[in-house]
Amino acid sequence: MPPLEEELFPSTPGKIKSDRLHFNSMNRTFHRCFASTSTMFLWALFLIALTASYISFQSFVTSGSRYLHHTSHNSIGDLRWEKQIRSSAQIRRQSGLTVLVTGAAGFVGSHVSVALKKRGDGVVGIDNFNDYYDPSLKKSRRSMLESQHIFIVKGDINDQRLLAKLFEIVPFTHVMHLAAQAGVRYAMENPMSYVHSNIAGLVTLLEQCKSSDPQPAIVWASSSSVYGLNEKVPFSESDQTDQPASLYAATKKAGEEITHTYNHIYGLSITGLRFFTVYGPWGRPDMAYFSFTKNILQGKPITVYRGKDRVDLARDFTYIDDIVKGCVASLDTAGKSTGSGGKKRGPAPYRIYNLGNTSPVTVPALVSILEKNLKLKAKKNVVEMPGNGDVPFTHANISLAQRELGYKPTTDLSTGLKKFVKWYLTYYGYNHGKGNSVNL
Ligand SMILES: O=C(O)[C@H]1O[C@H](OP(=O)(O)OP(=O)(O)OC[C@H]2O[C@@H](n3ccc(=O)[nH]c3=O)[C@H](O)[C@@H]2O)[C@H](O)[C@@H](O)[C@@H]1O
Repeated sequence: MPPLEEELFPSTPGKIKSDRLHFNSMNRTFHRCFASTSTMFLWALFLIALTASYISFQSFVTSGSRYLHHTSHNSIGDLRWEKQIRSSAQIRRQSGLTVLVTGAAGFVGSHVSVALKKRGDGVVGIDNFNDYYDPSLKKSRRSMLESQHIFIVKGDINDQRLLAKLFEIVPFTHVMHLAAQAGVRYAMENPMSYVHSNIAGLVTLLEQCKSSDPQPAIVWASSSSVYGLNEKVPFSESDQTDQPASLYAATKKAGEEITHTYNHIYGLSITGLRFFTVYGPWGRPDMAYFSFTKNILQGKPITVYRGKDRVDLARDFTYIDDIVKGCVASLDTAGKSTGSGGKKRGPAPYRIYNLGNTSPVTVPALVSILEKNLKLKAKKNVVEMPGNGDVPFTHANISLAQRELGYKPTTDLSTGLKKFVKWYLTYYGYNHGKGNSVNL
């Protein structure tokens, strides 16, 4: 009789009777792979460990990718990135503020950031560097801020995890919220960009602020455009603002209502600033004074809108330095948010102020000042104001801001535009865009 070993694993398969073939092959497999119960147990353990490590690797990849996007400028989420944030947030004066400035690479955002940093506050910026207008201007502003040791995180305010991470690194006392989709007429071209930044982005930011501990106080940019078709002049904060003329204005008005609910439910300290056509050095290329300057220098025509019955349009143009003072004063007087960890502990301030200049100037007068400063004649193409969201005039009553913030604008349009033109010529030179198409 062959030994058992030989029975089960015959050296010559041909010797095996066919009815035993199946049985024997099963046994062989069984013995090779799971020769004993303990081996089976080890196999099971190995499989479980493999699955677990796969799952955790996957979650590392997903969560890591949220912070570890590598950009040319910084690797979000790494140690160097955190160090830059901490250093930028450092306070260098007694009872200084720690401010998160959203839209820090923007026009108003860059100016406010520098002003805060100069007096010793901690400042961290966030900006998505979108291409609504030439991003190279935003990058230049970033370089300017870097020279003042201000770090700008590249990211969108809709990125909830990024915001959470920033608040985890720095317990911000204040948020200066200036990130927005600006521009009145562009809302007809790209309406969803206004919903994305001015509504969804705002809510994402407020959600983060309400659950932060400590909760920061928030100062944010509303707009004179909320007065819409209001005809009572000058515009006062108590006037009706329920007739917006553009989607842009409607999203800013919605922002005022949305911030009110966060103040009411969660005790967030809120200050909304209605800016009146802010202009100045490092300004926005989409705005009239900026694009007029470019076109006049290039010898290209400019389109000047005119209201009904040939009435000139007018704006309460406000110089950037005056706006910066209003922003800083708003931060200083904001009062604390009362809630913590998403719970309200008492009433918190809810304030709205006009930040204007109180002396409207017509658009043709603006053009004349530019012509004088540029020593060139504009080729004017005067057309009736299209129904694109524009309002015929704006005029701020600033007595509330004067009383409560000590706000007092000191720069008239001539002085301010002179400074703008000087900056423009230094930054772009006289020949900017001549002979090639430059994306303003
Ligand atoms: O104060 C505000 O709330 C708003 O001010 C500006 O909006 P706007 O006053 O329309 O500023 P510009 O786009 O620079 O226009 C100024 C004036 O020039 C006129 N304009 C504009 C462009 C153009 O080609 N021609 C022209 O005559 C406009 O109709 C307006 O009367 C900003 O663009 C908005 O982001 C801001 O919120």
